[in-house]
Amino acid sequence: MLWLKDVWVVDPSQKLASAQSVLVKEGKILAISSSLTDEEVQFKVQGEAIETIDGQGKLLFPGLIDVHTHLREPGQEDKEDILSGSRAAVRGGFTTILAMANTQPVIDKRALAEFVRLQGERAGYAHVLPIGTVTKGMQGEELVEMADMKEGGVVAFSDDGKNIQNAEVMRLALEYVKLTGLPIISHCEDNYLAGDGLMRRGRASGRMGLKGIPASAESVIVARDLILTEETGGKLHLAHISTAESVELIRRAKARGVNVTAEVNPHHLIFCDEDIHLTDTALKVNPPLASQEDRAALIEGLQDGTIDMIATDHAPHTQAEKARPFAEAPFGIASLETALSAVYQYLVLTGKLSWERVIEAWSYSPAERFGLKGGTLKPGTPADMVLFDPGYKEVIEPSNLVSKARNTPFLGKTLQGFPVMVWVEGRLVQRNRMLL
Ligand SMILES: NC(=O)N[C@@H](CC(=O)O)C(=O)O
Ligand SMILES: [Zn+2]
Ligand SMILES: [Zn+2]
Repeated sequence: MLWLKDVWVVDPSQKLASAQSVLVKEGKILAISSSLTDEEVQFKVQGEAIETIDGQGKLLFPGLIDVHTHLREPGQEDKEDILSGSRAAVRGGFTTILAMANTQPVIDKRALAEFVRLQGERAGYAHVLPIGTVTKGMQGEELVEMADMKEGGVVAFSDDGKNIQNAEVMRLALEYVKLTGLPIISHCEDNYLAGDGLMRRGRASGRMGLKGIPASAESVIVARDLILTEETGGKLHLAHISTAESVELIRRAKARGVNVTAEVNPHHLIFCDEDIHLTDTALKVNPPLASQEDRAALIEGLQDGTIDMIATDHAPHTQAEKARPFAEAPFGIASLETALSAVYQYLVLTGKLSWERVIEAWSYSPAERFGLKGGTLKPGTPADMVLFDPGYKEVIEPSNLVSKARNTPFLGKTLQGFPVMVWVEGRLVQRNRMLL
């Protein structure tokens, strides 16, 4: 039995943002109340031993659910594996992560999905839920056995890392996915418009003399996928939205009732193309960091609900790969361990986003859209919870990162505000930044 006293609870699923006491029993939330007395607690526990935690000055919220992480297992375990990635997740405040399918081999069969799920269970940190590919071999041609893969535990389908260029294949995928009730997650990028660009096309790319990727490379595919979703009645989730034009397209589609949700990554909310330097490949990411105007539109879209979720797109790479010249280094930012702190520091503390909206977009909305447990602290639900200390400071350095990856723009910097206790189904898995 666990009793968290006087803690500031942020739980948008219950419209809570206030001081509460929380009781946890046998892995589940037993009670949550602003006026629990010692006597009432004694009565509820009936003689059981109680561990009391003073929550004053800290926040408690549902464990975050990240719908976009690359864990690289099977096949690229030098970048990350399911154990290291799920440990990084709970250090960062995530109790459920969705594992992208662009591994080696790609997750295009039921047995492979089952492997990912089992490895997650064996690791025993965050819940790891597999995403299956949309097409066999991620070749963009032939659809996978969607129903069979759902039996194997996949919670969505995505060829993320690559766009499905053939519109007829995308249309068929949106048609067939209806039989499963699961969403297709689209990585929107027109290969011809993107070409071999290295950063977003604009003033900054011009100044640096780097080949640019125009905003249209994303938005033409966003428009295509919205049209196909409307036509088929399929279920679409748009990954890593990065431009103002995409936000506007989604806003208009939602007004028409199209079955679409969208996510934004913390790096697109915090950085822009002006922050990129040739000597630092940490900010080389796909889709590329956009303009300041785009960033403002993304924040506005997240505030007004056009963008439903925040997701990390944790994309670990080795130091050797990221040490290559800018043109040759792979795209991607590793972010599970820093994302929440960065969002807190750059967006919540500056008044750009409320805590309530951040927690809703990173726990409740993902749970609702992907049909997952969690995202709430309602009595009777599994106690996936985060205790967050807004004053806790940490230097982001290799010695304290548990992810195998170092490709973060925060390396060597100090961030403030971290999860100091994390529970998965009532089991404490992280305490004072140390994994248990
Ligand atoms: N975001 C990235 O820059 N890279 C991702 C692929 C992806 O999310 O499209 C990766 O797998 O490394
Ligand atoms: Zn992608
Ligand atoms: Zn991705």
